[in-house]
Amino acid sequence: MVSKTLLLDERTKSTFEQIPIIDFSQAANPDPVVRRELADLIRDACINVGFFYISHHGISSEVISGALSAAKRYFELPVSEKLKLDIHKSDNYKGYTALFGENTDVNGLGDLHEGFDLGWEPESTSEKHEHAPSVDDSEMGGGNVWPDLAGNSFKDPVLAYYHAAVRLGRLLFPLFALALDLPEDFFTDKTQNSAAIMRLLHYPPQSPAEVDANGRVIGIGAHTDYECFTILWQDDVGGLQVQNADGNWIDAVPIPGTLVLNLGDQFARWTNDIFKSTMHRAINRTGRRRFSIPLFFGTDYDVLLEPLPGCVTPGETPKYEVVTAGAYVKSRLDATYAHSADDQ
Ligand SMILES: O=C(O)CCC(=O)C(=O)O
Ligand SMILES: [Fe+2]
Repeated sequence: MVSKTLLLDERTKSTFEQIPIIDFSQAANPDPVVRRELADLIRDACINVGFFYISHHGISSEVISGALSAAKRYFELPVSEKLKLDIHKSDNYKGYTALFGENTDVNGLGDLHEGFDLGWEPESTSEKHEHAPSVDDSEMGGGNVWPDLAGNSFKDPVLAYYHAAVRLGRLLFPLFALALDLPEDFFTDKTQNSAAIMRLLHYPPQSPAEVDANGRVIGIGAHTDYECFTILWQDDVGGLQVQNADGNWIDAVPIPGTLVLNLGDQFARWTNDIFKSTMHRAINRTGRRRFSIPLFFGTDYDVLLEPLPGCVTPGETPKYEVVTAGAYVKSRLDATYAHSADDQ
């Protein structure tokens, strides 16, 4: 076991030029030594980069392509149809976000993507899941909304991917705990109804006319994510960029068969920034439509985001005020959608 002070000693300025690839084929290996080795790789990536690719993630290509084609069919609907599920009509941020409906970078003028947001619900056909995250009892509670596309031809494949990604996410919390030199079950009681919000995203190709002189309209403006970590599937188009501490944008090029994992602000808060919640953005200048599917994992919304003991030097003032996970996520979502709230 690595000592707590080592974590503090490892605090780095993240001047990475590359995003590591971590093989997850052994993520559920019963041998603790094998899990420890994987956790060490994760720890390194979290301290130095805040992003890594996951290879051998275990989600089948059929499940991924099912969700992708459902997303494509949905985004082809007329805008008036999609706006029936306008996210602004929802009090828990579920449903459709139109082009420019979000403004993730406060200095931006609106993001050049459209999206569809959903949270936990059981698969329609489903076997019973031993763990059923739900946000129903939180201020962001309430169920999903679904478009009227032939039968469940949208909902079923989308939920199939959602559940596969949630299963992967649940394997990750114990590995992150190990990476932080905590007991593997450290997050278990904090993730009983954990937030798992998924988005289907469509980035139309960006024409020069859509970029104002200061680049204030891009696919998704520079931002950090709000939860503990995000699992992102991206297609082969490219456009995701990650900022290092020198301010350089590093391309997170699509690597077939991988998912991208990035940390969000909840982990930065738990660790007083030893784990990095790294700024990123997406710009689609390829001339092709780009699709991606992020899934944001957080703790239960009533959990206080307090710095972990090993992450603050005695006498050091923690960087962040202690808030609940739910209050933090809601404040960030309110800010993101505020600029379009009056348009509807
Ligand atoms: O589409 C992408 O590659 C990134 C999406 C993203 O950063 C987000 O939704 O928070
Ligand atoms: Fe993001």
